[in-house]
Amino acid sequence: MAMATTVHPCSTSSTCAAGVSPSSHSTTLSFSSLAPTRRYPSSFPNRRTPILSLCSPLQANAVSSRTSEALVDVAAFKAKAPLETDPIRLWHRYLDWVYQHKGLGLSVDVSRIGLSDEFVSEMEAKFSKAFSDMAELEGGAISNPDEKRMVGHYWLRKPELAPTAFLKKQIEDTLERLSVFAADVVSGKIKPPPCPAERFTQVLSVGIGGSALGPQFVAEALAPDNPPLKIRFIDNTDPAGIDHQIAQLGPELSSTLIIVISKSGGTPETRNGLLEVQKAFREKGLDFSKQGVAITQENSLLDNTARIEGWLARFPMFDWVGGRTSEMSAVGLLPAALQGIDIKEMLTGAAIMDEATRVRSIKQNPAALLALCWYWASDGVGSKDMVVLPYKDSLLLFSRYLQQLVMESLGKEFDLAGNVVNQGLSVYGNKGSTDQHAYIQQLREGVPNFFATFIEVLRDRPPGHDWELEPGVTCGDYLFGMLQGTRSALYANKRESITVTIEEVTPRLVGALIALYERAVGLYASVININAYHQPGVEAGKKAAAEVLALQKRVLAVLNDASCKDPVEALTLEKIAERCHSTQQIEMIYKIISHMASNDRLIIAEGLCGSPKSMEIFTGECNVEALYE
Ligand SMILES: O=P(O)(O)OC[C@H]1O[C@](O)(CO)[C@@H](O)[C@@H]1O
Repeated sequence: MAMATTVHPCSTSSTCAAGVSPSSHSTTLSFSSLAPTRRYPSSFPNRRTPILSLCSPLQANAVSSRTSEALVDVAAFKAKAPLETDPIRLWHRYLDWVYQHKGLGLSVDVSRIGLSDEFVSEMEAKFSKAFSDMAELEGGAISNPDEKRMVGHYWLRKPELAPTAFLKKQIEDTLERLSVFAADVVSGKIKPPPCPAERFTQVLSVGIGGSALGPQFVAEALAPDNPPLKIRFIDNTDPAGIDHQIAQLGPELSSTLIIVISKSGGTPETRNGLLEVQKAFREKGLDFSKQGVAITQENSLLDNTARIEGWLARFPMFDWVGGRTSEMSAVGLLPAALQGIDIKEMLTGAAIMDEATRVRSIKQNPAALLALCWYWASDGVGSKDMVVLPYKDSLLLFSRYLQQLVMESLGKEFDLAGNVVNQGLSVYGNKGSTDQHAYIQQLREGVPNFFATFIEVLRDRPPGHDWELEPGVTCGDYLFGMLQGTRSALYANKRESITVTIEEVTPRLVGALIALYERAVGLYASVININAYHQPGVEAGKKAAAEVLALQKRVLAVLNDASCKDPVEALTLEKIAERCHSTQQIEMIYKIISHMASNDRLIIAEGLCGSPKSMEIFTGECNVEALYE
């Protein structure tokens, strides 16, 4: 079955010495389960070259032609209202600014951000527009203008909001179908092919970015200690990482449900993960199709592969749901349900939060409050980073999840009017109090280039399990003390913070947290006038990577050609670059050769640690077939 498609055409029109045109070497992706053939014998000499340092980081564009007239001058407001320090006035400030959702058991405290009512008034017009934009988006407007797409993740938790009956039914049917499928897998009604296990015991999820981060966060936050199926993730094209996941499954591979998640259905890392897993299945004599599930857009490469190969199940990803907002679609719900997580509760929590964040008043709307704080703290241009510190181990991955949601959505070169704005908001963080013993020193005393977001969880342990490790004090009291202490210590040194408090880590509150930040990002994007729903910047790296692979193929062809001569011709870097008509690419050719030699796929004649200036390279064997490709 040929399921190949050309993804990135080769950018150069030159023809290399081996008579192979670059265009015929353009990178193609295929979800075919046929393993790529190995061109070098395993007896190939084990030569090593030095590990190379990475290129110097790209310099940030220091000067931008930002259209400052659209910005509110936050600095002027900050100058007028220095941070409050009097404890009683701070208490009243807390009472004045805290947002509480009693039904959900969630509050958002922005009292330690220096906002003033005057600033809120100044921002009213921008937020009024943002509320209207959001209403239009929820009504089905094309809110992702350059991709001409609707943005409908809010409909996933309230299908009756979907703009057409067809979409509503699609959402409901998918939810029903995946719930039944998950229940059948958990109960053992749907079984792996005959093997020692009577039912599926593990899930291996293959996906990257938005097709991994939500499921990873939710698994860490909500999976019970002994889930019906345990979950693992392959979220990279790192061969050693993939090997590790497969090795960890060991004999349980035969009772592992493989879920391959990719909205586009053509992401190279995911395709590679799948091919590696399929190879492991073949090696163990297992039938992948009986254990494979695809979550992808209808008719994508992955969807077609799964259909043609007859995989166990396929679930749709909708065109109008972006990867980073897909946790409440099949992407997040199927893995969660298989781990015994109450997905209806996640959806309910998100729906309640959606309701709360539709309110058209900044102070009564927790997502608007967050967006307002982001604007204040980072001067509306991302001048400060957001450090996210959940004080709860199970929320460790929330900061990583938010990193994509916020940075891929807000980090944009152009605004909606086409002005260069280089917008964004950097997010990092792990968890407290662990991070207090890592980088909080700098946050407290070093460069003041951030604001913090504390995530506080009131319930320390399930009821009935607590005990006092010293008179009157529990382990959880320490965690609480660490959070409060850090919040106070930072503020005392003029470091601002937001605190989001939830009663406990439940499916409902995790759903609500996701919805809270999705809406905050959407509102903030409108306020700063950028498209939050596309990611054009990611394409440049993908395209460049494809060009590197295309160049590698040309280099190999040239080297093979030389190695087939009698006597074998070893080539210098300059010769290779010349024969590939890629003299400008000599540095990349050096890196390609060093990488391949480190993996025993080429030989550097002068041996280990070949010097770039004098090294001579050959393949070690002549691949006659390749000469005529
Ligand atoms: O689900 P896909 O199409 O494989 O994409 C994975 C991720 O790659 C990106 O497109 C960025 O490259 C993300 O937006 C997305 O979540």
